[in-house]
Amino acid sequence: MTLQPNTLELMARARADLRMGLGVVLLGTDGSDALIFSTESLSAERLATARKLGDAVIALTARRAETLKARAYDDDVARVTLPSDAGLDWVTALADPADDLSTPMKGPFRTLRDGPADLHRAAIRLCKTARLLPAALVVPISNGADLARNAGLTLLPATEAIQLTHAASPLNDVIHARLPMEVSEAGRLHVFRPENGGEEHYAIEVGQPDRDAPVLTRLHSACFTGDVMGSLKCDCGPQLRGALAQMGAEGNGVLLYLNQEGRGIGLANKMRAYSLQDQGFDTVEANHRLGFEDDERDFRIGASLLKRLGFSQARLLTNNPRKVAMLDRHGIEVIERVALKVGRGAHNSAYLDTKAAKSGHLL
Ligand SMILES: Nc1nc2c(ncn2[C@@H]2O[C@H](COP(=O)(O)OP(=O)(O)OP(=O)(O)O)[C@@H](O)[C@H]2O)c(=O)[nH]1
Ligand SMILES: [Zn+2]
Repeated sequence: MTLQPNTLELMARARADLRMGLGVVLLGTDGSDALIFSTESLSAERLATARKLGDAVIALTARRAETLKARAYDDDVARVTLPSDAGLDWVTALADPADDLSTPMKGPFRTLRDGPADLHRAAIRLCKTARLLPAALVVPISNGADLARNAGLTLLPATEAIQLTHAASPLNDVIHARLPMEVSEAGRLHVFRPENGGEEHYAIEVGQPDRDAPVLTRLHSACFTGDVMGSLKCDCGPQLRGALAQMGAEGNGVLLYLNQEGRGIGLANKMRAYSLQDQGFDTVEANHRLGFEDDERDFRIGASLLKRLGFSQARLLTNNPRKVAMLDRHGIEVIERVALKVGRGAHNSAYLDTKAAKSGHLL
């Protein structure tokens, strides 16, 4: 029936549910289903209720498990069993590294070795796409469809859902209008909305770039702290303004502003990473302790936006070779990499050095 939501639409609903602390039911392939919650929005009451339904485990990424010295038997995923006396504080501390140093959790942790981890992997993936910590309470249940119906919970077919979280979402050009800017009065801002209900992304055209020539392009990831607040911890603000200034000086260019705050982990998680950096960890270590990879962004979006705007070749303003490779792989020929080295200072030099040493950025 066309009025019924499809899996993509249900996933947008599931992300909102998880953020609100509601459970989501995942349908497995072999009759084994699961009730899942984000650990960070879970309440003590729901934890207690959920535990009565089955043998709950906490699904963590192998990155987080490594910090806890818990064994991950499923490559990228660890399934930690809950001791009988574990309450919400225990669950929270397992997932959130905020107090790792001041009050380290006492192991050893028991992790599951047998049985499939697909639903656990799907649960973590959903938490990530909801910009929550990558950790979920997973309770195996046998009749997920009934539970979802009775409790009014969102029901998702897990295999299809996980495939969809990895698929590139089509982007629709919702509106574009003139935007006179300091660097050029001939500006135009486009708002693109992904069909999967994810964050909108913006493209700012400076001047009237020729579609048949390589366009000066900046693929910029949102950084509220650097772009808006003038944070000295990174180089984003100066890079944003430097790229726009160069486009203004050359008379044209395209700035793609991708809403992938914190290299794709969201502002709350980035601030968690900053808090860990205050405890002495570098930008990459902080992401790993939280359970994330160093970079969770999807640069296919940049290629897709450029193609939608009618461009096939770019001169890319970046120090990140991954951006060049991803554009090339997804149909945009990068004719030239244009270095963008601005804004190095006392507060961000260690950060920039870490990106060069560990993430392949060019100094
Ligand atoms: N997780 C995390 N994200 C950060 C940190 N500092 C800055 N960011 C984010 O990192 C991203 C930086 O984006 P970009 O400047 O486009 O990318 P880049 O990989 O540095 O590459 P170029 O600037 O093009 O050379 C933004 O999304 C910031 O919010 C940090 O310490 N941790
Ligand atoms: Zn920044």
